[in-house]
Order: sequence, then C-alpha cells, then structure tokens
Amino acid sequence: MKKIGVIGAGLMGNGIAQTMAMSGKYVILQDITEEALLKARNKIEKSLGRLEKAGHINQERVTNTLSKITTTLEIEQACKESDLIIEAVPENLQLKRTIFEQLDRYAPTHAILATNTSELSVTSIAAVTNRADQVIGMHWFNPAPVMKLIEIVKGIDTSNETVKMIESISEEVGKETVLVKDTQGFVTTRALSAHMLECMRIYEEGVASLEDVDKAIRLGLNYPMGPLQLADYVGLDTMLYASEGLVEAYGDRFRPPQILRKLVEAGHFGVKTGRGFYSYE
Ligand SMILES: CCCCCCCC(=O)CC(=O)SCCNC(=O)CCNC(=O)[C@H](O)C(C)(C)COP(=O)(O)OP(=O)(O)OC[C@H]1O[C@@H](n2cnc3c(N)ncnc32)[C@H](O)[C@@H]1OP(=O)(O)O
Ligand SMILES: NC(=O)C1=CN([C@@H]2O[C@H](COP(=O)(O)OP(=O)(O)OC[C@H]3O[C@@H](n4cnc5c(N)ncnc54)[C@H](O)[C@@H]3O)[C@@H](O)[C@H]2O)C=CC1
Repeated sequence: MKKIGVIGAGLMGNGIAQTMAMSGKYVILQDITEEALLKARNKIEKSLGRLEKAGHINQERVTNTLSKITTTLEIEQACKESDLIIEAVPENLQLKRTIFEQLDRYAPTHAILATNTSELSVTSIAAVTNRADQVIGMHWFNPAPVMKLIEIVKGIDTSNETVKMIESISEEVGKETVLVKDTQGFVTTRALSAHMLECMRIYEEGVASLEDVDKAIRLGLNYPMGPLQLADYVGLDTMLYASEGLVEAYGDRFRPPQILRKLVEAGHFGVKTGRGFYSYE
C-alpha cells in the first residue's frame, strides 16, 4: 500500500495523514473547506516541528514528510489512485454511509475502505458499498502520531485478508493492533466512555472542582490527563455523539450528562473551539 486517501482533515484526519507520510506513504487529504485543509497543514507542521525539537526526527524527515502530503476538496481525487482510504469525518452514521457510497464509486477495485469511527457500526457502513469484504474499522487514537494503538474492527463481512492487510500496514507505520468484533463502542470507546461520563457526573454533582477531579484521576490513578481535560482534547461534540450511540446499544448507563449536552449546545467543543470544560483563549 503506497497511496493513502484520508477523508476529513480534522483532529484525527491530519494526525493520520502525518503518521502515514512519516512512514513514506503518499497521502492525499480531503476536506470540504480550504480553511480546514489549511488548518490541517498548519497542525501537521507544528506536530513535526515538535517531534524535530524533541530530537525524534531531523529536518530532512520533516521536509520529506510534508512533500508526501497533498490536499484536495474533491473526494474523487482523494480516492481514484489510493490503495487504502481512511475516513475521519464527524461521528454520524448517515454522513459516514453517504461518504462510503462515494468511496466505493471512486476508489480502485483493489482499494480497502477504512473508517476511523469511535463506536459506530462498521457493518452498517460497509453495507452501502459493493465491497463489504474490503471495508474495516481502523480506529486510531489522539494524538495519532504519538499513540501506539490501532483498534481493528472486523465487520460481519470483512474478509480475513483485509484484516491482515490493515494489521500489516499498522505495523509498518509503527503501531500495535488489537482485533475486535463489530459491537457498539468496541473495547476502547466503551471503556473510556464509562470512565469519562462518570467523571463528568462527579463534577456536575459538585463533589470536587474541575481541576480537582482531573488532578485526582491524573495523580491518584496515574492517567496522563485528567478526564475533563481529555474530554476537551477529544472534542465534546465527538463525545456527545459517541455517548448517544452507546445509550442506544447499552441503555441509560451511557446517558450524556447535562453539562456535556449544554457545552455542545453552546458551541463549546473543547480545545478545537477554544472553550470546553476549560478555556483555551
Ligand atoms: C464518550 C467518550 C467518547 C470518546 C470517543 C473519541 C475518542 C476515541 O475514539 C479514541 C481516542 O483517541 S481516546 C483518547 C486517547 N488519547 C489519550 O488518552 C491521550 C492522553 N494523553 C496523553 O497520552 C499525553 O498527555 C500526550 C501524549 C497527549 C501528551 O503527553 P504529555 O502529557 O507527556 O505531554 P508532552 O510532554 O507535551 O508530550 C509527550 C511526548 O509526546 C509528544 N507529542 C505530544 N503531542 C504530540 C503531537 N500532537 N504531535 C507530535 N508529538 C506530540 C511530545 O513531543 C513529547 O515527546 P517527548 O519529548 O519525546 O516526550
Ligand atoms: N477526536 C478524537 O479523539 C477521536 C475521534 N475519532 C473519530 O474520528 C472521526 C473524526 O473525528 P475528529 O477528527 O475528532 O473530528 P473533527 O471535527 O476534528 O474533524 C472532522 C473533519 O471532517 C470534515 N468533514 C465534515 N464533513 C465532511 C465531508 N462530507 N467530507 C469530508 N470531510 C468532511 C470537517 O470539516 C472536519 O475537518 C470521528 O468518527 C471520531 O469519532 C477516533 C479516534 C479519536
């Protein structure tokens, strides 16, 4: 797999594009606005700069990586020569199904179509294509260039060959993998949501301040980030979509807390909008 299409250049799309290009893949990154593409390029440059400053890569690798990434507003352009297409558009089943119809139409017949969904049904997404055996969940973690895991989700019709190819490319780009059945939330989103949503309720009930809930989990349980800080980092919009999907599958225990819903209603999605539980302005 030499050429990778990435659909959606947001938080995850730009990190996935960067990781692939750092491993020598040619990447074509697509989004619906020039602004999103520009923002993505800036984020990639910043992240590469950070890795260079920390001594992980040299200037030549930075230049080389950037030269391997092109951007486009045309989904057809991102598909037509790609061996693997990774979708990272917002967590909405209908949107993803619409995108996959187009990926199926424009991608070469050998291409694998992967979704970075956090919890939606890979099987349902695959069902709109004529190649369900070549559709798979390839669930990355934020920040994609740093986090070690890819959670591979095998839909009902995903072939073993497709699984093997995704395991192989994940390893090639320096990631470890786990293989999971296509169930709502897989392993990681189901486990993380239970923890994060409960921490939001603890804060909502006034048990401790925002800072102290985060500090308690960070220092007392040895997590790299507090749950409310992590929620801002992941994106509160994404968290709300994910928890709504989990409620449908597992019931009330994943019900989104009022505070999460209100922040999203106000347009405060976390780091990406400058405000969430914390302010970043
Ligand atoms: C209802 C719930 C629904 C949820 C559904 C959506 C979510 C999903 O589907 C799946 C997810 O992604 S869940 C989120 C997973 N991510 C995490 O948990 C991140 C937790 N935080 C961390 O690991 C570290 O704070 C972190 C690595 C971020 C930063 O590390 P530190 O705190 O130690 O800070 P630094 O010292 O600044 O960084 C450590 C090293 O990493 C490098 N780095 C960090 N960010 C980078 C980036 N964006 N690009 C490049 N390099 C980066 C940094 O340079 C540093 O390197 P060293 O100098 O070598 O240590
Ligand atoms: N935020 C996180 O920590 C993680 C998110 N995910 C999943 O990755 C996917 C994307 O999430 P984020 O990158 O956080 O969202 P985001 O909101 O940062 O980025 C989504 C991007 O998709 C673009 N987009 C919207 N409609 C589009 C279309 N029709 N065609 C092309 N691009 C379109 C948007 O303009 C935006 O740039 C979601 O399914 C999410 O659940 C998976 C792992 C971690």
